[in-house]
Formats: sequence, C-alpha cells, structure tokens
Amino acid sequence: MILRLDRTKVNQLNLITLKQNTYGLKGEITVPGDKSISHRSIMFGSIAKGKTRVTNFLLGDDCLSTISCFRKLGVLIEQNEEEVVIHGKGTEGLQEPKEILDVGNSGTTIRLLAGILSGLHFHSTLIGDSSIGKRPMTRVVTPLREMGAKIDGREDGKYTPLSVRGGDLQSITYRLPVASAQVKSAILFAGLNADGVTKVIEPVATRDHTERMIERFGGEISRQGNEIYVTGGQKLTGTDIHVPGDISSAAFFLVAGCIVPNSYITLKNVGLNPTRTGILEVLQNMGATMEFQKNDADIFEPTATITVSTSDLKGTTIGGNIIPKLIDEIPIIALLATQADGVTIIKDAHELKVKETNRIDTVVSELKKLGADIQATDDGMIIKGGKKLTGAKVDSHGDHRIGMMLAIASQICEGELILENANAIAVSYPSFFLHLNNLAV
Ligand SMILES: O=C(O)C1=C[C@@H](OP(=O)(O)O)[C@@H](O)[C@H](O)C1
Ligand SMILES: C=C(OP(=O)(O)O)C(=O)O
Repeated sequence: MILRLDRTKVNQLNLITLKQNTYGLKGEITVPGDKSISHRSIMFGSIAKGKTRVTNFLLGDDCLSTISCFRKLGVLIEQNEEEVVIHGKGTEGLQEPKEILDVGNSGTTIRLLAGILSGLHFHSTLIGDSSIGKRPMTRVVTPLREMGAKIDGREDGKYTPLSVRGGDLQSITYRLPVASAQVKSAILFAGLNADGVTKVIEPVATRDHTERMIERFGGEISRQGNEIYVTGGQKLTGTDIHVPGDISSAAFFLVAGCIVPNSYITLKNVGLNPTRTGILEVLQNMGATMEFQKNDADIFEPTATITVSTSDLKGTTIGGNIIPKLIDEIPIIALLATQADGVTIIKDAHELKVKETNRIDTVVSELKKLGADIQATDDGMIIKGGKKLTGAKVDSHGDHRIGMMLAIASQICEGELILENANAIAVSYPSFFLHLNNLAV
C-alpha cells in the first residue's frame, strides 16, 4: 500500500509524516474564504450601524483572533460554521476593553485595529504571539501618532505590546514608505474618524479590499492613480458579505497541480481581485496549463473556477510592481521554481523579512534541506530549477505559509518528509490537510 498522507503519526510535538504522491492529485476543492476580506468584514461590521451577515467567513486562527478582539470591545458577534453575524452599533458603540486585546499571530489584526482604536476615546492594550512581538509596528504607529493618537510600545512603539489611547484625529496626507495594504488600511480606518480628508499615497498599488469594503458598507472613497482619499465622519451601514475564496490559499494547490505528475485539479471560488493575482501571472509566464471560468455574478470581489494540470515549467524573473500582488505566495512560488527548467530570480521582496518569519531565510533553509539549489539574496532569492527533491525533517517555524509549502513539497519528494510545527497551518487554512487528502485519493 502506498500511503501518501499519514496523519496517524501526528504527536504532541506536532510532527507530521508525509509521503510522495506517485498517482497525481485529482479532483475538485472549494477554496476557503479570503483571510484579508474575512478580517475586514468583522472590522467594518463592528464599526457600521446595523446587522452584517458574513458567509464563507474563514474560520482560521487569525480571523478568530479578530472576532475575539471585537467581542472584547463590546460588539455582539454570533458565529457558527455557516455564518458570522455582527450587530454593529457604529464606532460610538465600541467600548473600552476590560481585557488585553490578543491578536495571536495576525499582523493584519493588530495593524488595522490600531487604526480603528486611534479614533476612539479610550485606552486599550494590544499583544500577540512571539512572532508578532518581532514584527515592526512603527509603520502604523508613526502615521497614527501624526493624526493625534497616543500610542506607545516597546522601543518607543516599534514593537508590541502596544498601548493605544485614541482621541480626536486630524486628517493627514501620508506617503507610505513601504507598499503595505495593512499600513494603508490602518490610516484609512483612522481617516474615517478624522476631521477632514485623509490622503494616502502608495508607492505601488496594494490589495484594495479596505477601499472596496468602505463602498460596500455605503461609504465613499476615491482613487486617483496611486492616491486614495477618504473623508472623516462618514456613517457606515451593515450589509451582507459573501467572502470569496482566498487566492493565497488556492496558490498551494495551483502549484501542486503543476508540479505533481499526473495531476488535474479544479479549484472553485478563487478570488480574482486584480491586486491579488500576481501568482496567476507568474504561473502563466512559467508555462502552467490553466483554464479559467469566471463567475459573472460577483461584482464586489470577482471570482473564478480554475483548473490546473501538470505542466512543463520554465524559470522566470519576478520583481517590481508585481511583488505586492503575490507577496504571500512567494514561499510556494519558490517551490514551483525548484521544478522549472532554468533559473528563477525573485527580487524587490524585502518585505518577506518581516512576515510571520523572515521568509527569505525560512524558505531557503527549509528547501535546502530537501536538496533544492536556492540562494538567499538581500531582497529575495535565486533558484536553479530541475533538481529532484528528497524528503527530510523540516520545520514550519510556526509560519503557516512555510508549513503548507513544505507539505506540498512532500508530494514530490523521494522518501518521507517530516514536518515539525505543522499546526501553524490553521492560521489561514484549517482544512488544508483535508483538501490535500481528498485530492490524493
Ligand atoms: O492587508 C492585508 O490583509 C494583508 C496585507 C499584506 O501585508 P502588508 O500590508 O504588510 O504587505 C499581506 O502580507 C498580509 O497577509 C495581509
Ligand atoms: C503575512 C501574513 O499575514 P499577517 O501579516 O496578517 O500576519 C500572511 O498571511 O502571509
């Protein structure tokens, strides 16, 4: 018997043993809800007035942290497997929390929440896990202080815990020093509570889910080139949100479909917001065989069904303006590149160093253990493709995207791959192993 996925060996150390797939991955999966959009649905639902009903909400650890924070801020949020219902009372309905707000592993939660809290006349303390404790907060603290919030934290607000005392905010014009949707969104949330028009200038366009949601909740926001304008004092109204599937989660199976021999995978409900589709451009440039069936009905956030099959791939260069459109997909793109003909260069991706782990270091160190020819550079990596990978003991380092990349790698590795700290995957894709199992049989 060839056991492709052996979950019986999971132990308390969270060690999982995975085996090569020699039959191919075949079948259909429905991609779980988008993490960025799920977070924002809770945030906007909480600051809007009235009921917001969210379907296909991602029940991943990060989004559950967002729910928990808003409950501590006094918002009534009902949640079951089918839907999340938020009973918003407007920003004035949010109350000073009696407990510390714990964002767990979620950078999106802490940075966007800091923006919301900045405009509220009370004190709160925000903490997260050890990974959050190493991630830079100055990028949101600086503009929010400039708008009038009193924020402090370790090393003058560089790191958590953060303490926020919100107040009356002034609008600002702010040129983002890094292309970051989290920083943009934090300022836009604060801007909704500020006096006057807040203008954010992006160096490169980043995901625009916050802007789309302001409109969805009945607010106004405008964009001219890379400048975004929002007026303070707007009243938002609760609405229904159907969260599209997360292209960042789909990416693992798009790549698996290309690199595991004899595969043919259909991915339903893939979010196709143009600020997120860099992975599809890369797959196309590298020669992936994909078919698209767009869903016409989705105006709020477009979606499609994508079919992918085993492909002959060639190396490519990835850098410049595309980086924010695929920043979270770089770990799995690195694995893809190990199976392509020729060299792949990933550049302009310094931001990888400040994610859940330093993703330049963790991708390179873990793929090297499997025998990949991969070198770290200051702003990315260089991968020489066409090398056969061999199973080894590898570690997610508590980073969900590294964990999933390594689990997909196991499918093409000769011999067993042992994955340490596999539980991190629940941060963004709790049904990941279920889906992998379903495609493997
Ligand atoms: O706004 C968001 O939902 C996110 C923005 C990105 O981070 P940055 O804003 O730090 O680039 C991305 O990496 C993260 O997973 C989610
Ligand atoms: C970087 C990520 O998320 P966050 O910044 O919200 O922790 C991610 O999901 O890859």
